Amino acid sequence: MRYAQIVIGPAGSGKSTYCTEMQRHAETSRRNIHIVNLDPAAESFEYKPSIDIRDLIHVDDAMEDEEMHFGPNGALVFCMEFLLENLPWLENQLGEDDDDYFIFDCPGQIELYTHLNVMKKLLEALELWNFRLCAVFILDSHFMINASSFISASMAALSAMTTLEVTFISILSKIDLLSKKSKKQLERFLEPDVKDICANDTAVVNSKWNQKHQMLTEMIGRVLEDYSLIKFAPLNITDEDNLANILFMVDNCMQFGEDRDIKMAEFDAPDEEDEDNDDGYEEGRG
Ligand SMILES: Nc1nc2c(ncn2[C@@H]2O[C@H](COP(=O)(O)OP(=O)(O)OP(=O)(O)O)[C@@H](O)[C@H]2O)c(=O)[nH]1
Repeated sequence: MRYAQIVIGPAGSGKSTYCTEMQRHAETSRRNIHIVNLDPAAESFEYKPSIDIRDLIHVDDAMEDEEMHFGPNGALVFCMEFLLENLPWLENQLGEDDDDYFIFDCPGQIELYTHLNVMKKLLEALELWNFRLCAVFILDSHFMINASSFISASMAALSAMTTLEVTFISILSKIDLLSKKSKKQLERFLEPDVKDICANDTAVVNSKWNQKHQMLTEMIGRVLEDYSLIKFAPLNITDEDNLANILFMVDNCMQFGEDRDIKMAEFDAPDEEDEDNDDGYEEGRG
């Protein structure tokens, strides 16, 4: 098997920073993680990508096409569709080494994850190429300021989760930038009593929307809670333990390393009894 984190989320939420920090953190424990830049409009990032979509197509190529008249968003979707039409290019770039671990840094256009099927098709191709996947949905914690924004963020994450249909983890970024007061406020959304928030939180209950659709808000809360659909993990990039926990969580979701253990067991030295028996190893496997 091979493994890939698919890092998605709105523009500016901290996707590239997450990739950089994860790669750096992994290096400290002598793990090699390759990064794939999948953003054809990326201007700069701190990591050195092993694979870069801009070697195939750049968003400017699409925007400068005189026949197509694309704006920035249309051009970006065109580039992603172009990638789908050129999957052998990506397959070739990814190679075929067992146990390789990639992080895909994806574009910030949220429609790619909520209702277009480009990313879904890309993930299907990766699965065909023997990848185990985990989508890592990154949201800026500064937008999680009250119960209403918590419900919106949960719905956005839920939408991406149901569209992509792969194992899914939601992360709140930029925790290091929050004030003490904001950190305290955020706590209730990390282990949320969603039903209670939807039914009783003043920001929700007093909103104009809620005055008309209170039942709907309560039902959304019930669905989110009863099915444990969305839980946000905080990410503080200045805290190595926090980075380690997140990597551990994502690895667990993909069952990273499971195959490696099995392989090592296969090559264990035969015990003395087996050494006397020429066929012992084959029998053991059979
Ligand atoms: N202090 C701090 N800054 C962060 C963190 N994450 C992102 N930033 C900053 O926020 C800005 C945007 O971060 P990026 O990592 O480029 O965000 P992105 O999601 O890749 O953005 P797009 O590629 O435009 O979608 C940059 O200036 C980062 O340095 C974080 O956890 N802590």
